[in-house]
Amino acid sequence: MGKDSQLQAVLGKDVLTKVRAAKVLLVGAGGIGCELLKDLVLMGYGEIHVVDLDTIDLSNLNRQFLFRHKDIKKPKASTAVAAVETFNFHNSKLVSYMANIMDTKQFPLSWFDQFNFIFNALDNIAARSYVNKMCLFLKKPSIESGTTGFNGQVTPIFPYQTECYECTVKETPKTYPVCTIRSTPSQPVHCVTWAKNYLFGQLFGEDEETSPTDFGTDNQDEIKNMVSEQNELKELKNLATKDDFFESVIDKIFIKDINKLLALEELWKTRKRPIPLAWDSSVKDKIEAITDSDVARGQDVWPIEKYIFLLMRSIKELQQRLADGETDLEFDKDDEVTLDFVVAATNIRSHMFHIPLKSKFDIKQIAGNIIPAIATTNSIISGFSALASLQMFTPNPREGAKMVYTFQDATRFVSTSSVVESNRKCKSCSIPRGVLKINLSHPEIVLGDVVDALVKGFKYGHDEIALILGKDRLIYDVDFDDNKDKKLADIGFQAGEVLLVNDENDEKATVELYIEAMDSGKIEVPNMELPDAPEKEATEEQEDEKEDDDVLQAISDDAPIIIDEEEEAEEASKKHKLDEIDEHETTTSKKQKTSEGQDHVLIE
Ligand SMILES: Nc1ncnc2c1ncn2[C@@H]1O[C@H](COP(=O)(O)OP(=O)(O)OP(=O)(O)O)[C@@H](O)[C@H]1O
Ligand SMILES: [Zn+2]
Repeated sequence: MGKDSQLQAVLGKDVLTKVRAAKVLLVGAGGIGCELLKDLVLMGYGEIHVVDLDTIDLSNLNRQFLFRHKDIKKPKASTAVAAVETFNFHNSKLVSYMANIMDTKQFPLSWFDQFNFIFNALDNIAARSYVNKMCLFLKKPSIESGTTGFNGQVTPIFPYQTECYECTVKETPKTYPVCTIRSTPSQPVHCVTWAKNYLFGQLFGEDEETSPTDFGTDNQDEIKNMVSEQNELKELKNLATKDDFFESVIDKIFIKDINKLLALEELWKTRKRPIPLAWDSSVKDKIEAITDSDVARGQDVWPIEKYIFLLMRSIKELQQRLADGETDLEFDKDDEVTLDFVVAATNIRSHMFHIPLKSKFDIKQIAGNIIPAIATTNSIISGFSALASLQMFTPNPREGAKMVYTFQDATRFVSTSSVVESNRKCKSCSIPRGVLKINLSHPEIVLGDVVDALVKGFKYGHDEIALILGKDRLIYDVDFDDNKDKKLADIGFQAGEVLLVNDENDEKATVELYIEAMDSGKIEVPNMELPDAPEKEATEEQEDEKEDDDVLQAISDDAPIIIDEEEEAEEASKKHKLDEIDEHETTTSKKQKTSEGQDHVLIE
């Protein structure tokens, strides 16, 4: 029996031949990436390139099964590739890169073009959006996957035909007003945010200041208090090398600052007043008696003295790092010492503000924005992603392509729906894209040449266009032609940048161009017909006004308005529950309806 015979029995000769000849890219060698790489190798993919920017952490080992303890600190991509070589029965060619997929020098658009399609196994919106955009430029299919706990999703994307990664709005991590964090915390997450983002940074990190306009309060006394607190913290930081630094921190942060807050009567009219830390000889005696083994079980919530002990121990260790020459320390959930500091500071503050204390285990999850990753979900989702890739070898891949979801609380754990059409309001796939080739080393090309080439190439019929380079830098429009005679390098043109071309007369659609360097000639505008500009739609404000008008109309029609109190209460409690979830879910997960009316979860 040939080594491919079983695969052939499953896939069929035709598909197997195509899989053997396929060259694919896998972005991310983490939880999903490791599983997926194993699947793709066992399916006999011809050539697989794996990109991951990270090295292996201890905390990866429970689910990233290609890695072992001895691999900690080694690059994920090459280690994963080396591990699957041991069962690379079909001799897939494997190439690894320890690099950021968004590095335009290492991975220009033309590099992405060598692949038949792309698998995303990433964990953040920025990288996913970037790969999505590269695929839109190249009209290259991709398979997007993600998991959050038991929930997972696989979405095949066919650019400009089906929903792209950005067709649906992603929730950004929840933020809190500075004044809540610094003056009036009421939930454990507020204290975690204060300890991690504010106190740790101010005492051990890079110097950073929040402008009073960003404090999020109009209370002048509170603003004054926060400014002076900021200045005093700088002074405290200068004491970080002194032996009594821990006592100074207790005295300033947990006693004096709280007394100052208590003096702001306004704040406590509707809130319970905090109580400064009791720091007397009886507390000190209790701390004296605590040993390292008393603070070893991170699953428990301990008496407050143990957190003071933990604060003292972590501060001493952080001081040692500074003494050893480290500067600008950073919080890392996997760095026990920085985690201990945050756990201790969080719970001492919670204690003073009458907020329930949390275990080290819970605080690590909140501080690290962690939703526990479940190996089984990763494995199932990777399996579906690998299966979805077989659809790419059918004569019409878009037809019959399915999104797959897993849910813990649904009646069926796995459900599917057909891929849906792209959202015509999507900021990414509602605009056409192309590649603008420029001889960037040509000594004579100026911006005016680019303008002329674009006007001619896209047949605007006028020269009133606006050019935006990169994210948001206007470099040319009818009222701003200062750059017209400037050399491209002086304006910041470089390979890998994106140029947005807008028709100021609103006749043709805005187009986004990827700048690619060429060695000869001057400028090559992509040979594409720009569609007409979409009809201008009512802005959101106008829509809101219209809605208000509709309501007024209903009221003036004397229609009886019936408010169902029960329904209102239910809505309010639902909202409350969602808010609670939000606080822990800083990875993005958002329920929404597909056009087929099926709930699905978008996962970062
Ligand atoms: N811009 C990027 N370029 C290349 N690889 C990336 C990029 N952004 C994220 N990754 C990789 O994607 C992978 C995602 O895997 P996963 O979701 O399991 O995260 P993790 O970092 O391994 O785990 P955790 O966050 O739970 O510690 C990671 O290995 C990460 O290094
Ligand atoms: Zn889109």
